[in-house]
Amino acid sequence: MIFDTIAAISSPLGTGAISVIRLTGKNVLQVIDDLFSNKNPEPKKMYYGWIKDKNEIIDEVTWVYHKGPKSYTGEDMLEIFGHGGILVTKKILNIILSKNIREALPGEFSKRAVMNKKMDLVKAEAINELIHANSEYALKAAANQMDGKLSEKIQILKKELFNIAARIEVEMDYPDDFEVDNFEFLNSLNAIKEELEYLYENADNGISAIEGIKMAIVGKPNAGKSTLLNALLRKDRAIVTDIPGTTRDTIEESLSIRGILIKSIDTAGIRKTDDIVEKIGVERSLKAIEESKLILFVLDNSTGIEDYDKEIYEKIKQFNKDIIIVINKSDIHNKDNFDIPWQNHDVVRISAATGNIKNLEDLIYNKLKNTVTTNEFTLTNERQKQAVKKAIDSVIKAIEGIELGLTNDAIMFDVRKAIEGLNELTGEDYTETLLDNIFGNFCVGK
Ligand SMILES: Nc1nc2c(c(=O)[nH]1)N(C=O)[C@@H](CNc1ccc(C(=O)N[C@@H](CCC(=O)O)C(=O)O)cc1)CN2
Ligand SMILES: Nc1nc2c(ncn2[C@@H]2O[C@H](COP(=O)(O)OP(=O)(O)OP(=O)(O)O)[C@@H](O)[C@H]2O)c(=O)[nH]1
Ligand SMILES: [Mg+2]
Repeated sequence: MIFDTIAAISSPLGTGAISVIRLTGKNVLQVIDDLFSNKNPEPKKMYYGWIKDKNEIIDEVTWVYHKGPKSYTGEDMLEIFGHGGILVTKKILNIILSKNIREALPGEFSKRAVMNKKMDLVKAEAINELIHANSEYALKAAANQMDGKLSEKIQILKKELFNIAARIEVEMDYPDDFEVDNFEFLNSLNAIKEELEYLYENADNGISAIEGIKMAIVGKPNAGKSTLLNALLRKDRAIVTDIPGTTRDTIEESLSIRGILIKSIDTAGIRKTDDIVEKIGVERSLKAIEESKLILFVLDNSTGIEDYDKEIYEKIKQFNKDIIIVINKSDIHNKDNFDIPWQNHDVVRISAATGNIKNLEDLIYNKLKNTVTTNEFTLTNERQKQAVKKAIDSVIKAIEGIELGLTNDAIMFDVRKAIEGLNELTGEDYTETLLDNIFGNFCVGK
């Protein structure tokens, strides 16, 4: 497929050493001739030149021509490397756009790469995840997927499904000459089902690595929740005072504990209150608990366990989440005995105010590391997970159909549906809406 010519700035719009402007589409050679008076550039060779607007000098640049289909998008491409100033880079782009060339939509280069079959959707999503990764585990998950092993595996599974479909079809077309015993397919279908189930079950790890894990910091007013958030972030993010009820709204911040992305939510201290604002805050705290995977239940070493703490525990217990009991202010001596009345939770002593939280960070890391560990076969988003689910459901139906002795028609239908699910996963069966949804989240120029 050859498309109209589009252009965009591919480097971030800021002041830097060098900027990149990319073009792709059918008029690339024309633009190269216009800009650099070169009618016959050698592909993949870096040239040196000047960008001029009529006779006015705009920038001194280097440029590379990629001849389709041997390019990122699979079409002719031009890359111009200019000086990395915002204004000069925009000027170069505007000169190009004045030649009847359209500005690219977000992700449109990668969308073309998928439409031209240079890469599948899984890889395109992996590239985007790589760009946006802000933790070591996210980076690893994205890089693993980008390398294409998952895509290869999907192609193999699809081929097996195609083989089954083909053999059933032959029997349907020539019932007298071929006799296929559908039971023969059960082994392959079960093997395919197991492989897909492995992908499905591991998907949550990939999604957690990329999206992060939500962790709520809860407890009574003044326990030191905001101080703990600040200590985890190593910056003064939340307001801390000795007035109970300081935090009124939930505060969500991303942090990384040894490479694991954690979305940490500081909440309003939970207590009965008549203050309307604080009441809403307490409701939001409960909502934060509901959304989180891990709860840090903060106690105050200087007060010991009070009725408030017991009431809060009863509330959070109902959510059935993983709870870490955090005894804060361990730098202040507590006269009373600190007996934790609740069983089966990890307990750590910290001092948020002095930044003594290493044992808590270690515990969080050890608890979560198995939920973010990925390999080259880990799915990394909900879309991929649902496509695999669709394929699994259809494979199961096909298996059941064979066991029940259903007609070839019925079994064929389910095998085809399974292939469809896998095609959705890799983007071979795309709709414009699906691609626009996905690539709309990409950067301009990607
Ligand atoms: N200058 C530049 N750097 C870049 C990119 C780019 O588009 N331009 N990329 C953009 O994301 C990434 C690299 N991805 C790329 C993927 C494919 C091809 C490419 O030209 N492929 C051809 C030829 C391969 C070859 O020569 O062996 C092909 O696949 O046929 C280039 C870059 C990161 N660095
Ligand atoms: N000594 C000591 N004081 C602490 C520690 N952590 C917090 N504090 C103090 O406890 C008070 C309350 O701290 P915050 O972090 O605002 O408590 P909070 O749980 O967020 O309180 P609310 O937002 O009102 O629910 C402040 O005066 C902090 O300086 C600690 O580890 N040791
Ligand atoms: Mg607070």
